[in-house]
Amino acid sequence: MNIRFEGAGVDFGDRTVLQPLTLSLAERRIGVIGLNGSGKSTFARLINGLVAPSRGRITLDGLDTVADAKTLAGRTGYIFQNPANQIIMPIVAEDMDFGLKNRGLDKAQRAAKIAETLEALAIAHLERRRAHELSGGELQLAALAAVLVTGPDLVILDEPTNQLDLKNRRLVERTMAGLSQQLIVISHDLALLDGFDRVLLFHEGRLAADAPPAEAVARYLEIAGA
Ligand SMILES: Nc1ncnc2c1ncn2[C@@H]1O[C@H](COP(=O)(O)OP(=O)(O)OP(=O)(O)O)[C@@H](O)[C@H]1O
Repeated sequence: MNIRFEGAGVDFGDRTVLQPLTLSLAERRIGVIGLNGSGKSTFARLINGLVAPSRGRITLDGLDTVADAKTLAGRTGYIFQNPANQIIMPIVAEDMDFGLKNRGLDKAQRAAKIAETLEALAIAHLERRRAHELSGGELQLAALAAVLVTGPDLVILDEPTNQLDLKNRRLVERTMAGLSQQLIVISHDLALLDGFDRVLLFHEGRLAADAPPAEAVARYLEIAGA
């Protein structure tokens, strides 16, 4: 999708947490980095309409995230920092089915979509598992499956490897690499963004770099004093 920020900024109360920003994003793999509280999640939430801009606007393929919210519903998916919070039903497949309700599909069509998505993520074995018994990496993939089954064009992942051990981190990294959807990945795990098309660095609510990964990360190290 073509994501466009036109002077879009966010205030919370009398604090500006995101300075007005103008840019276009159409790359398939976009990383977002920066210190805690720098505005990364606020930036990402503007894109899928979870946060409305205090000024300016954001459009996705020309549709306004606020005025055209109904038309845009379902075109973007968001995996939150703690995916356990977004799993609603106890069993993985039931949770995926929940997201497909009210979309005019019958049971067989929903079951086919669920099977196809689990297969694509190579997690068919998780279908009947209880979500609260999954490992951190499996949980991340179950949340991803519940989002992907609804067919979004763009998926935003907020720190997808946070708290994962090496094995689960690799699993999530490999799965992400295989996705055909456009991805925006917020991460403190800088190596995860190797090979990304474009990385945005936020600092104190401003865009401090917009560059290929190595360049953005180098600037981040300077800012962080590392
Ligand atoms: N709903 C809100 N109300 C008030 N302030 C908020 C709200 N959401 C975020 N903020 C503030 O906006 C600033 C930016 O927050 P944001 O979550 O975008 O940062 P972040 O870069 O994603 O941080 P982290 O790496 O810690 O997740 C922070 O100071 C935060 O406290």
